[in-house]
Amino acid sequence: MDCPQDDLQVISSQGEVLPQSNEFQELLQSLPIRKSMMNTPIYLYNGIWIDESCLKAMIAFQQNFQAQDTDIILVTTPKSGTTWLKSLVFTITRRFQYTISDENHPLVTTNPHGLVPFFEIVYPHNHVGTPRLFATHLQYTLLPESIKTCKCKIIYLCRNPRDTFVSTWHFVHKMKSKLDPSWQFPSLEESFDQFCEGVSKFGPFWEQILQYWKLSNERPEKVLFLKYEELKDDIIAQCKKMADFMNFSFSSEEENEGVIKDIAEFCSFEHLSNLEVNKQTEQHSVPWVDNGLFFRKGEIGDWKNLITLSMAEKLDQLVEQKLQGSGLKLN
Ligand SMILES: Nc1ncnc2c1ncn2[C@@H]1O[C@H](COP(=O)(O)OS(=O)(=O)O)[C@@H](OP(=O)(O)O)[C@H]1O
Repeated sequence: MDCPQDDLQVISSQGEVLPQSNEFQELLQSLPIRKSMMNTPIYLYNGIWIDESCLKAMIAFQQNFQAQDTDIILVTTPKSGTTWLKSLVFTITRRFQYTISDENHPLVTTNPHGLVPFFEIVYPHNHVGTPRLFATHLQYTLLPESIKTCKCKIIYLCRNPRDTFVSTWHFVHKMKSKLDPSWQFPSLEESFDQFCEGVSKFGPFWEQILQYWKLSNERPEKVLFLKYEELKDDIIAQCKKMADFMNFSFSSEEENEGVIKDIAEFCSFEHLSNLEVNKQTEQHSVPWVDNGLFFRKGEIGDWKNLITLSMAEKLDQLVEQKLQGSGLKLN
């Protein structure tokens, strides 16, 4: 997820707009700095690479957010299926409130990002409905204590890093043509090398994946670990798994009536990407990002159309080395 630089306001828990304090400026100046894939500055703060506006919102979130036992937090690396996960979790948990045949279902009129807000984009958010649903790209170590200590649940979704990198590249380059076609961007090779160094927004990606993977093994009631490829492979089984984990299990009547299949189809790439609201080039559920930019191909293996085999092998070797001993495989 890319964050705009200028038009965000961070709002305190009392609803005041937080000023651009000297303290914050001093903090920024003290941090290691690199350029993002978009050629904008990103800073290394407590182990993650993050841009200025997300850092501001993240600090406000860390200082003020109070989790509730019933909250559900969705965590992803950028471009690993966040939009899909948001739509699935929203539809499953709200299914007694909104039937998917309803032409006014919120997902028909609103992009999934407008229904499940990111903590680190604008904080705080107006939140409607229960259970409260939030999303973040942050590592577990950076979440506020209340999320860790209360009974709220975390659903984590990751994706093969080859496709994640390629999806990010396309996203950034579509943003570029929208913002300023003359903007100078790093080359594909430079961006790829940085990604492999861990210098990408909210990266290093492997740190985040490993933290949630370990936690999902230690505390399976707290963290459910999912893979984009497994969702693609058997969406019905994965929806059931999610529903059970969130204590929103499907009844046998629902199963027999095909409710899970209907939800899976409702949230499929084909359905969501064809809704008018998600084709929008002027409507933004995340500041600056056209709703349409969250949908591109939604396929496994599109990396083949951008990076070379030797780049893919380099990334595979890196991932294997980083995940060694964890028992996790990303394929
Ligand atoms: N419903 C559904 N099903 C399957 N795949 C989907 C769906 N919605 C979005 N996508 C694809 O997910 C990619 C975008 O990732 P994110 O949603 O994580 O982006 S973001 O981090 O929220 O900006 C991006 O992947 P690529 O197509 O490979 O670029 C989207 O096309």
